[in-house]
Amino acid sequence: MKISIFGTGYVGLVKAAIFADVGHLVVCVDKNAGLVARLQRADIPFFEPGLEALVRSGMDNGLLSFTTDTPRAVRDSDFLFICVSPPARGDGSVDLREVEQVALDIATHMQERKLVITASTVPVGTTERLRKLIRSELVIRGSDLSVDVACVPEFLEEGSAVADSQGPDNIIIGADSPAVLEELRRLYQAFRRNLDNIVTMDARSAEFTKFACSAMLATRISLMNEVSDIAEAVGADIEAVRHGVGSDPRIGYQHIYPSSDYGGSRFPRVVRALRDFGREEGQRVDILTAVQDCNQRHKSKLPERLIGLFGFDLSQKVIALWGLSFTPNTDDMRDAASRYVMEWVWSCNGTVRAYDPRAMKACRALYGKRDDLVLTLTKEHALEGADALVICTDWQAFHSPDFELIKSTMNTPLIIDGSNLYDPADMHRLGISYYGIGHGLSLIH
Ligand SMILES: NC(=O)c1ccc[n+]([C@@H]2O[C@H](COP(=O)([O-])OP(=O)(O)OC[C@H]3O[C@@H](n4cnc5c(N)ncnc54)[C@H](O)[C@@H]3O)[C@@H](O)[C@H]2O)c1
Ligand SMILES: O=c1ccn([C@@H]2O[C@H](COP(=O)(O)OP(=O)(O)O[C@H]3O[C@H](CO)[C@@H](O)[C@H](O)[C@H]3O)[C@@H](O)[C@H]2O)c(=O)[nH]1
Repeated sequence: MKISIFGTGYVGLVKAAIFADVGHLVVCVDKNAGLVARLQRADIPFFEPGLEALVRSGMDNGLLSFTTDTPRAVRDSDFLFICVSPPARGDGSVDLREVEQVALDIATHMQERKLVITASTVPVGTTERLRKLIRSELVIRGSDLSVDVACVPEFLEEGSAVADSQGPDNIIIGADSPAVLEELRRLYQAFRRNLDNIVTMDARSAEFTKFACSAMLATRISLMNEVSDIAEAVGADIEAVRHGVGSDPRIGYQHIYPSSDYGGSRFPRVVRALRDFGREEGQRVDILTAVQDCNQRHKSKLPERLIGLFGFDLSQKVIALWGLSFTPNTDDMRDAASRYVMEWVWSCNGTVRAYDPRAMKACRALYGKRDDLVLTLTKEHALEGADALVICTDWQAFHSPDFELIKSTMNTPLIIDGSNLYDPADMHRLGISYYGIGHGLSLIH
C-alpha cells in the first residue's frame, strides 16, 4: 500500500521504517529541509535501537524515501499519517497550527480520495476538526473529492520504539465508519500478532484513550515515588515492596519502578494537558493535579540528597554523573533527571563529570563547552576525583560496575542512585556509602 508520513521525528521515522519493512511503499515529508537532506543520506538524527538498519534497508529496497515535496507525497499515497509534534504554547495548551497546516497541505494537493490518519497526540475533537478543515478547503477549490480522517494514537516508548511498533501489544483505531476501520485493519495486517490486538472505537474516544493511558502510567509512577518516600521513612525496602506489589496480577510490574521523577517529553505534557481539558470542562481534576505536583516536587529528590551531604557550597566538589538521557536506550534529554542534578550542582559552583552511552552529543548541544562540565569517554573516567556518583538513568551498562575500581578512583566512595541499581546490603559490605530511592536505612555514612 502507498503511505506518506508527515513529520519524521521519533514517531514518524519509526512508523515509516516499520511500514516499509513489511513491504508498503512509504514517502516521508518534513518541513525541515536540513533534516530531510540528512535522512536522504540515511543519516539518522537521533538514536533508537534497530532504526538505522531498518531505514537503510527500506531505502535500499526502494520502499522508503524522504522529501520536502508535499504535492508529490500527497499525490503518491493513499494513507497519509500526520506525525508532527504540536508544540505547547506558553500557557501549556496544545498549539495545533502545524497539524492543521499538514491537513491544509493535503487538501490543497489531493487529486483523488485520501485517508488521513492522526498519529500525533491531539486534543479530543481534532480528528473531526481536521475532516471539516479539509472538506472546507476542498469546497473552496470547487472539488467534490471525498476524504476520511481517522485517529491511530501512538503508544511507542523511546528506547524500544522499533520493537514496540513491530510487535505492538495493541493498536487503537478510532474511525467513524466501518469501511475506514476495515481499511486500517488491512494496513496493519502485518502487525496483528493475534486477532485481538486491534481495538476499534470512534475517533474522539481514540484521541482520549491516549491521554488516559499516559495519565494512568504517570500516576502509577508518581504513586510509587510517593510510596518510596514513606518506605524510606518507615524503614521498608521499596525494591522488595515493588516485587511484592508487581506479583499481584491485578497490578503487574509495568511502570512501577521508583525513580526521582518521570521525565521525557511526553508524560509531563500529557498529564498537564489532560488536567487542563478537565478544568476547561468544569470537571474536578484532583488526582491529575496531585500527580503533576508530586512529580514536580520529586525532581529535587537527588539534589536534596547532595545538599544533605555537602550543603550548598560545592565549589570544591566534583560530582560524577552516570546517565544523561531521560530513559535508557535513547539520546533524548528532554526533561531528563540528569538536567536537574547538573543544573543544581552548577548553581552551587560544583563541577560535573558525566558519562552516558548515547547522549553525550545531545548534552554538549544543550550546554555547550563549559569548565564545570567534563564529558568523559567511559563511565570509569567520570569517577576520577569525584566526591559522589549520581546515577540518573537505568542503562544496562551501569548494572554491574567494578566496585573496587569505584572505591579506588573516587575521592569518597559514595553513590546516590536514582535508578535503584544496587543492593544496599552489598554496598555496605563493600564499604560504599549508598543512597537509593525508597531504601529504608540504606544511607550508610
Ligand atoms: N516520542 C514519543 O515517544 C511519542 C510517543 C507517542 C506519541 N507521540 C506523539 O507523536 C507526535 C510526534 O512526536 P515526535 O516525538 O515524533 O516529535 P518530534 O518533535 O521528534 O518530530 C516532529 C517532526 O515533525 C516535523 N514537522 C513539524 N511541522 C511539520 C509540518 N507542517 N510538515 C511536515 N513536518 C513537520 C518537525 O520538523 C519534526 O521533524 C507528538 O504529538 C507526540 O506527542 C510521541
Ligand atoms: O516504572 C517506571 C517507568 C518509567 N519511569 C520514568 O518515566 C519516564 C517515561 O518513561 P517511558 O515510559 O519509558 O518513556 P516514554 O518514551 O516517555 O513513553 C511513554 O510516553 C509515550 C508517549 O505518551 C507513550 O507512548 C508510552 O506508552 C509511555 O510509556 C522516564 O523518565 C522514566 O524514567 C519511571 O520512573 N518508572
